Amino acid sequence: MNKLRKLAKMDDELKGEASSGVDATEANELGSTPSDLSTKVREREDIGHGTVVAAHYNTLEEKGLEERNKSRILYLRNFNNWVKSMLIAEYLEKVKQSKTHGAAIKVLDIGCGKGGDLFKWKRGSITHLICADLAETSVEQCKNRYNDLRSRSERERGYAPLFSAEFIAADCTKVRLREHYKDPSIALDLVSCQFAFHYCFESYLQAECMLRNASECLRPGGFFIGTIPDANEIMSRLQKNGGKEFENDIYKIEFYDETVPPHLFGAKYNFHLEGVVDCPEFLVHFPTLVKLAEKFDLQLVFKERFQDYFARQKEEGRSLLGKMQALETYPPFLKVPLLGRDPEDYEHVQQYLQTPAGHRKVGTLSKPEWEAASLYVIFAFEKKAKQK
Ligand SMILES: C[S@@+](CC[C@H](N)C(=O)[O-])C[C@H]1O[C@@H](n2cnc3c(N)ncnc32)[C@H](O)[C@@H]1O
Repeated sequence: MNKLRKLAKMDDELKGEASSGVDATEANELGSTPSDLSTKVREREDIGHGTVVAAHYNTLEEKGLEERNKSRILYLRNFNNWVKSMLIAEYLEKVKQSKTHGAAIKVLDIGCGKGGDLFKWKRGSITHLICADLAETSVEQCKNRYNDLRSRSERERGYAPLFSAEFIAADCTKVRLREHYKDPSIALDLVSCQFAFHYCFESYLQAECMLRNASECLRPGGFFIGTIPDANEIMSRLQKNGGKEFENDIYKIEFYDETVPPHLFGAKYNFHLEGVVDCPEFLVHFPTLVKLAEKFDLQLVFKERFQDYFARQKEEGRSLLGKMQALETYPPFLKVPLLGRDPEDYEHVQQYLQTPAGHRKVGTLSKPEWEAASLYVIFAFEKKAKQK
């Protein structure tokens, strides 16, 4: 029986056991848990890697601009930020087109971190933002950043009020966010989960809770957008490299368990990205995500790898690429050192420059950075009206 049918069947079978309280660990071994498993299980915060992940993000230092500019992955970070900016702008535009001019736009940012996307929400002229993250310190920093942004906005000429905001420190894979909203009847237009959704694939139960959070208050016609590591690409690189780990100068992915094919949930690996991330993550089996999302009336409308998104959007996003310094200039301007360490890091650009179409200078990423960027995919789901 194919894996997804098996999953759906298990789901049905397990529903019957829900009231008897299936243990989350047990259920995860089965690869599935019931949709309405008792909240008792959800409240068992000690289960899983949330504490490890929270501790990691809580202790990440806020680096100053100077420090960040020296980072080996400066352009990769800026590039990822550009992808997010384009994606957010694109879906906010779709939202606006479906509403009357000037109507309120309400957004939920799941895994908001320190508020790296606050400015994007400001630029998109949204009305209200709910920020939720597991790491309390990050939520605090996000709140401070929001307050700074608000004070600055108030000092701006032609001042337009900044969106209102609320902040929730919670494990979005275990806690029903709606119960913590100021207005639990809120109708959201957009839910965004950037570089954070994959943490929920620790177990079926957590994935389900996350999707419920994403969908529950989203109005029909609203969108759920996100960026996650591409499980296919990870598995392909892993297999080419012997099945346990693979790495380059800036990242390393190391699996704990070499089971092939990996489990649908709990397929854990450690992701290390120079100076930014070093903690356990989980493969997102995309067909399972699509199937599970359907349960919450979310229908896949778009999925694309970062490099394809870039190829498609680079003309439209050209000026933003420049403003955000999302690409490194090659060959570099006089006295500007390259971030890559070896000449091989730029072999691909040198080849391009030698082609008839090649320019004298181009914007690029070093090979290790491209290899990291091309590990990710973008997705967008649309909320459908409930079938009667
Ligand atoms: C790589 S950071 C991304 C932050 C932000 N979205 C961005 O793009 O800048 C991942 C974030 O996911 C959060 N996270 C991880 N697991 C989570 C969970 N179970 N519930 C809520 N947030 C979680 C982390 O605390 C961290 O802030």
